Amino acid sequence: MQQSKEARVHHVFEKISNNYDTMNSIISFQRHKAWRKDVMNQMEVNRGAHALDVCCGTGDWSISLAKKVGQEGSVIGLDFSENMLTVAREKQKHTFPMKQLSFVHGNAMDLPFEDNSFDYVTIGFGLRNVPDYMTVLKEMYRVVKPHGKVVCLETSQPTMFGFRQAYYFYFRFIMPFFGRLFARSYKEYAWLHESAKGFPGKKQLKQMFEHAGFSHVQVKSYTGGVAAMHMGYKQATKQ
Ligand SMILES: C[S@@+](CC[C@H](N)C(=O)[O-])C[C@H]1O[C@@H](n2cnc3c(N)ncnc32)[C@H](O)[C@@H]1O
Repeated sequence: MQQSKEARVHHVFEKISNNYDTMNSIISFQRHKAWRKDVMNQMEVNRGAHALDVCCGTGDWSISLAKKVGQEGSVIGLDFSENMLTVAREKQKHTFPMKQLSFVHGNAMDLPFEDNSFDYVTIGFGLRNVPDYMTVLKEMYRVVKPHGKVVCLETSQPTMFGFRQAYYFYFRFIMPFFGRLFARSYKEYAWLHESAKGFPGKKQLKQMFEHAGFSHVQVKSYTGGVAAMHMGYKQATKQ
């Protein structure tokens, strides 16, 4: 019997949790750090704000958000992989024991929060892993406050001829090889290729944001379109 996408993704992240951070740097040639830093600058996070980091994984984005909101604010990192959350909690304990940050187990498809709860809702390299992109975008729209921002950083589809072909070759053949070499997880890293290949390009994802209800959707590409940021706002409803 074929495994559901959700079960397969869950298995992948339970298995690779201990190598995830190192592998991220290897397979993206460290570029992901610069992308994450730039996205944080674009977000202009306010002190005292409340943020939710969906599919938080090992918690790097949650920790950056927690530093910005300070002790007057709060950040929740949510993920469905207990092993990824264990790494996140260890990291928090050893490097940033911040009271304003907590990690919770939950599913992005059905967020366990009231409507209009957060000033910022983020999802980093998580959207392409969920069973239904629109359901998750609508869930993020539901829980963000009016005037709040939802931000997605995700792999994208490079368009420049030559670069696009080289990128797909790398993702299909070299990256799983790195996965086997450094993390003994060929199959799990092959999943990254499959999920990235089928993920919408930046124009299509922008339309999906708009369809979920967001306005003023901003898009920014990184490293020739290998990754992209989408940032959408929830307008205040008219009385
Ligand atoms: C590629 S990792 C990204 C982790 C982190 N956000 C980052 O930027 O490095 C994807 C994460 O999404 C989580 N995930 C995938 N599907 C999920 C779902 N339906 N609900 C909650 N978490 C999910 C996985 O467990 C994994 O930790």
